[in-house]
Amino acid sequence: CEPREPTRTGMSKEALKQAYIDNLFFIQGRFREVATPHDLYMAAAFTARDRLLERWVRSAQLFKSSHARTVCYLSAEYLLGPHLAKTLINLGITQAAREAAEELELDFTAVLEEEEEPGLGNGGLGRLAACFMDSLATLRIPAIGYGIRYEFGIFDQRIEDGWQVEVSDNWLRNGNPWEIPRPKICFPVCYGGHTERYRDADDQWRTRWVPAMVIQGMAYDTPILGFGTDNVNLLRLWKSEAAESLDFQAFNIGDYYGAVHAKIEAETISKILYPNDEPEAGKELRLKQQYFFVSCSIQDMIRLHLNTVGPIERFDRKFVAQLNDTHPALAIAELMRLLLDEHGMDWEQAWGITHRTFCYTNHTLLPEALETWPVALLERLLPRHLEIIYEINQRFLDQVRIRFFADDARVARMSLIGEDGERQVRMAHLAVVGSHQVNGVAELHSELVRTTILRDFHDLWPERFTNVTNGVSPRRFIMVSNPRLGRLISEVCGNTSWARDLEQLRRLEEHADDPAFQARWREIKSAAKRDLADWMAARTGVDLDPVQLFDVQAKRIHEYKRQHLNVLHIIRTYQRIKQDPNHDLVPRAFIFGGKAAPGYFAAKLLIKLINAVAEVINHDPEVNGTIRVAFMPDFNVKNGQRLYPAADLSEQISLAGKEASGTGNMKFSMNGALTIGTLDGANIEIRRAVGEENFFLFGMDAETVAHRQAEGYRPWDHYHGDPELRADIDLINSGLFSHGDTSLFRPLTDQLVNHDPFMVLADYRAYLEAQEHVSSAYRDPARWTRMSILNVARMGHFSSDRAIREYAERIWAVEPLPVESGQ
Ligand SMILES: CCc1ccc([C@H](C)CC(=O)N[C@@H]2O[C@H](CO)[C@@H](O)[C@H](O)[C@H]2O)cc1
Repeated sequence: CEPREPTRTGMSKEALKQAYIDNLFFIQGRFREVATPHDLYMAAAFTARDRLLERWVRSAQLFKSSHARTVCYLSAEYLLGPHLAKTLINLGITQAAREAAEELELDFTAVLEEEEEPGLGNGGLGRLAACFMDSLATLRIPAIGYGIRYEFGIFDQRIEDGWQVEVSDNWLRNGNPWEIPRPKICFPVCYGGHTERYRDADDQWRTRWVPAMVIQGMAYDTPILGFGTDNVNLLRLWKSEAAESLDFQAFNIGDYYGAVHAKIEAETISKILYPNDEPEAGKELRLKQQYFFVSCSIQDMIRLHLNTVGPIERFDRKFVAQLNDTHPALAIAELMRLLLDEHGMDWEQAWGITHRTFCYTNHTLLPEALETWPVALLERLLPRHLEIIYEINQRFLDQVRIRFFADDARVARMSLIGEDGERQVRMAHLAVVGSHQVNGVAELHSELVRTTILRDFHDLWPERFTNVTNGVSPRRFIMVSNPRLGRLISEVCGNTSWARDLEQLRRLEEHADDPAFQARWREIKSAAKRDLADWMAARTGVDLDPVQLFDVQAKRIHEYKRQHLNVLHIIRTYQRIKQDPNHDLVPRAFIFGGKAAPGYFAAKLLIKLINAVAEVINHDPEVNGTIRVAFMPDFNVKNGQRLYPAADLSEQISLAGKEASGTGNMKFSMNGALTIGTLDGANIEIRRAVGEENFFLFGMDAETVAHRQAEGYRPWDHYHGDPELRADIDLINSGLFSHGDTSLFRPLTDQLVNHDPFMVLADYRAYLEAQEHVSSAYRDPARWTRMSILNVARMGHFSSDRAIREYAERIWAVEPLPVESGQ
């Protein structure tokens, strides 16, 4: 007789049903009648998890036995998003699960909605790390993602009276079925104290670090399954805890606070994610966090190496480590410390291994985002690392002095230590000197990295600099977030292999002018717009009409991303309606989403301005619904998945030269939105791929921006020279959007008219003209739909699989290691 499918790992509808009932009973201790929505979700999560673990164990066995060269991705952020739907997609059992749920009379969508997303990141950098982990597993490349298991992730955003209100994100309150605690994988992490020199057994001078405080880091493992493969990689996140969780002596003498003081202090380190996507100077806890996960990760890599291949001298053959921006750059000094002080290596050998191990990715050009740490703080917190950084610097500057003879200015510019004002360690310089490859995240950005912030280093080591343009996971951002579109593409391609070979999207081109296909295409977009409109109505009370052009700008709120330029267009449109209510206008819904760093006042005022403008326009009878303005609260991965499929127009309007790449631009375009944008970041490459005629370009390019800024930019000339622009700014100052308070938005408008560092006024006119082109294109559904289909068809290049393939071939020199399919 047919061998009975194992319940715990069977992939059929029947096996899933049985496993679900078992898990509801044996894990949640519930039977159906009394189960809460959370119980129903947890039972589903554990059912999916079991199938993950089965593959994970087989992957781990193969990786261990084959001593596979492994990529370690070091990132302070991972914006993973909800696991369940994605895991079902990657297991290929979404349909079976949906049918099982039906037969169990479970509301499948409600179960998925129940999941709390792990918001362990701020924005682009954190989400990129998550997409890369998905692609590493899908491409069957052995990899470990190392990071921090923040107890509190990025805050939940509420909008109250138009203002952002931050609510702490206690995402672990109901437990996390997707992680496995590893109490036995624990490492000491030291801080403070001093160093001392001593002679070792072979009479060699050595240094030992005598720390003032030792805590420990404990591993929590989350399996990361690839799509259409049994390869499962590891995401290992560290939680900080006290070496001793209770000081009994203190307890005995009744000092109860003292008894738990060490515990509280230790746990604070991995307590919360810093909610800024631009650094805040000298935050000691931030430095402690960075060193904490770096030290645990490097110690773990050495343990894994010595447990499998060894010897330590071959460490860089086993591991290649990618530094996700400078946040983990201390890893360079930490590996040197362990190789010198604990493995008794000499400097040259240790440096060789370190340099061949690390690679560094830069994600931002904004000067204020290039991390530096006060020498005084490092001296106090990490005295041994400061010594090592000094030694690295000395040997490095010796090279510079020889290569660039008598060029002291260059030496000062390149030094790891900034001497102007308070002495600072320049983390980007440490990252470049300690890495054998350095890359930017889009062609323009990598070019600007080479010619501006790291120009001197490029002069010295041109061979070290390269580019890998970002990508996004088509599994999450098409199949999970837009299943209707996913199904249509599978129909055209005959199966789902396009999801791991995205160039297959090209096959949509031949249907671009087919009226029947166009009609289905438009229906898919309208359905997504209806879903979003329902959600927005429930959350914000704003009624969006799917007939309207959904014009969406969703990303962190930041002046260089120019949400205020978008607002000026909305106000211009409003003024035109007020001046001529019969003005023939394409109905639009202007939809915003994005969090502001809590300490970033201008960004928070921008959110208030958007909501204030919405309030007036949405309630103005003369507008009568032609246009609507709405702010989606709590823009995160889950809510992003509602927005990307529903957008007609994607706003990518940053000042050229400021947005390193952008990844939202790729997600919108992959879901059929057309882009209005500047020649910035990956917009340039998207426009090249989809065709200039299918992209609404406007504004200055990076060169013109640099030129205009060099010659002295005078924003007030635009204010005085353009009556419509002046009228729009004056309307903000009139108090119309602030119940007559003419001062509320002054900080924004004064900044625009007097400084305008991101040249909003300079690009205003060109932006308005481009928006006219958008409206006229939208009036012709056949033309618009054709452009939309061609946009999706030509987005294959922007899969994170392509980006990871480039890293693997050009930077990491690592090969795939397929895990045989268990089925
Ligand atoms: C220390 C605080 C902090 C936190 C995060 C960051 C990140 C580098 C900011 C970030 O997310 N950068 C974005 O990275 C994306 C992925 O490469 C790019 O697509 C975006 O253009 C870039 O802004 C800087 C400083």
